[in-house]
Amino acid sequence: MRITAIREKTVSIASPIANAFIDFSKMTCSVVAVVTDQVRDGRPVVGFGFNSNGRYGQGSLMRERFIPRLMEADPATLVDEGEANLDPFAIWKTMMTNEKPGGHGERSVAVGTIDMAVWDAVAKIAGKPLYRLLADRYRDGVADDDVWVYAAGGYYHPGKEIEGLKDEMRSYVDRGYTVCKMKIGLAPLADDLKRIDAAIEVVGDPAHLCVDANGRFDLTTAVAYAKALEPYGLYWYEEAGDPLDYALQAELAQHYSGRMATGENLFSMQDARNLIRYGGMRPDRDILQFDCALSYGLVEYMRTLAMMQENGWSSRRVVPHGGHQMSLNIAAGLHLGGNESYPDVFQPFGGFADATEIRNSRVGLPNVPGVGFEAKSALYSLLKRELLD
Ligand SMILES: O=C([O-])CC(=O)C(=O)O
Ligand SMILES: [Mg+2]
Repeated sequence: MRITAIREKTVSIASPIANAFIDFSKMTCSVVAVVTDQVRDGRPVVGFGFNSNGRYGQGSLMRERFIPRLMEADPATLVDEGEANLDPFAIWKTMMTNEKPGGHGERSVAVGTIDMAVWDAVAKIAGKPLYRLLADRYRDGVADDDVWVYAAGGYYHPGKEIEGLKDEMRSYVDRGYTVCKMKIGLAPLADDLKRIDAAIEVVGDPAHLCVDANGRFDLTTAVAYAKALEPYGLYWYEEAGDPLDYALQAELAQHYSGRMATGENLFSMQDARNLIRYGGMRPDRDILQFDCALSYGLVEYMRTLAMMQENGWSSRRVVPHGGHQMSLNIAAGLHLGGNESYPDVFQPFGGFADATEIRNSRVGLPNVPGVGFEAKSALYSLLKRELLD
């Protein structure tokens, strides 16, 4: 058994939306295909991966380092003889040969994207949905039947006023989401409060609304928002300050008794551990948003989950960033607390299988081998067009 080729392309996911820190007018992402010599249904098994929005395509790192390391390795060293399958852990170790610790930069995105494609291939070779494979291997066969999801959007958009925000939130509620998320921090606090009031009118309850500052605030601003937000009783207050400023996050906890969420821009188990150690996050209420597609993939994610457990954190407190099917599989298979969903933005990468129904903010997973990309037609045609044809 061997990997016969690894292909990558950078594709555009540009759109006119903005959060408090960046706009997405030039946003790209990498798509990857790991082609194997295994044949299922008369065709070679191909695993697919892509990186989540917010970090650009990683082609050069893949071409220069990670793909050559895998293609130059003895194929026998990348296989799990016991499982008769590719071994994602050995593949990960080979990719990370001669990489120093720390300073994770964006190599974690390049590795995470290839890792997604490897797991897709592994589950396809095993003939199971990935969440089922994960539950069978790591959770005594017990998977969650469905996963809690919330609708993320509420971006700033040129010409989009309060009515536009309300229409967007209404469309999420109409589609079966109870909890929705909107951006804050690009407008002044007083204006953001008007936007928040408007969104609450539509979602019906402040406890159904999350707000996300995308790491924009200094401590003074983060605390000013905390004081203004606390009386609402929102669902959560996300990424107030710089993702690596653990002291800011810890200080914020002194001023905000509601739920805080952060972690989407922490790209390794070690960074996640620093958040747990020094960030003042509270295991009885706060939410961790690590995203495997940005942080060295599922192999590293399992280390992060183990680290959380050692530190008294339940895996149910993790709701990954990224709105992709990979994290949905991890959520169902490894018992996370839920997953982000992008019903409209970042298409065709955001959202789940075509036939997925959202009921009471919960979704099931398709019964197809792998991550389920083939059950999401717009995404699958893009992957085929860019990587196979
Ligand atoms: O706007 C972004 O960069 C995405 C984001 O923070 C989220 O989905 O939570
Ligand atoms: Mg966020």
